[in-house]
Amino acid sequence: MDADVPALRIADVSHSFGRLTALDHVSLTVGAGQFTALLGVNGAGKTTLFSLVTRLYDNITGTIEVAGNDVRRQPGPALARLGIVFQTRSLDRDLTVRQNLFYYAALHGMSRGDTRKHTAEMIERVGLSDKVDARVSTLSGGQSRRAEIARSLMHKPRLLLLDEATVGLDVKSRLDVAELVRGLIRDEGVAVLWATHLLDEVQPQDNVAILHQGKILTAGTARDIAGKATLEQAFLSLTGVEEGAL
Ligand SMILES: Nc1ncnc2c1ncn2[C@@H]1O[C@H](COP(=O)(O)OP(=O)(O)OP(=O)(O)O)[C@@H](O)[C@H]1O
Repeated sequence: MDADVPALRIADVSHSFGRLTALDHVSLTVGAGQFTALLGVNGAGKTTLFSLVTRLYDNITGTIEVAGNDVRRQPGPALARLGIVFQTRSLDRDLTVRQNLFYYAALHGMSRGDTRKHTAEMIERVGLSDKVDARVSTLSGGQSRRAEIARSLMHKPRLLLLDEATVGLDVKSRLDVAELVRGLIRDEGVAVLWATHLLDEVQPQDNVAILHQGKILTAGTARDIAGKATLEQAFLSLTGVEEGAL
């Protein structure tokens, strides 16, 4: 893919639920092969934004492009380049990891050969080789998240959206998932938009956008946003939220 074409370009996107403005003229770009953390407390609008990118909601105001494809005018190519791990678990718990991946590949119209090859690659990549034929209901929270990440990568997307991917995991599993995702960017060149309210998942060199009450308050590297303070202090001061809300 052309490295100059952003993996995700969101321009002037707004969305309302009745009288509630969930997104207010949001603009955000994730470069090809780049990591961006979308920081926001509960209710900031992160899931709504993801729902618009994935076309769960159709009435888009503004422009959303995935790898140069407008999600409204070219939904097929746009969605083919997009992988997502939703906040709520979405694997079929009664199927094995392999069966979940095969089912997803079938939905994407993948050939049998590609399905087998990509399953083997992704299962190894996420470190679940010994669990590939285990039922999802028998996996730990961290293993199940890693299986979801493997599934989201089956069709080799250029952009991966992760919505609060580590919520509910213990510290070790959180670190494992974060390390896995950073490895994907490094080795596979996939771009990642990582929605989180857990500021310790952000590293100083990461690109960060702070979303609050539907507005992007600031965007830049975590180091620049923090300035002389910590990222947490800068976040609290920009958003005005209480420390305990994080
Ligand atoms: N289907 C809906 N109907 C009405 N209001 C909604 C709906 N979905 C979200 N909202 C509201 O829109 C705002 C943004 O919610 P959203 O779920 O996008 O935030 P979030 O940042 O993802 O938070 P969380 O991490 O808690 O999911 C909130 O005020 C929420 O109550």
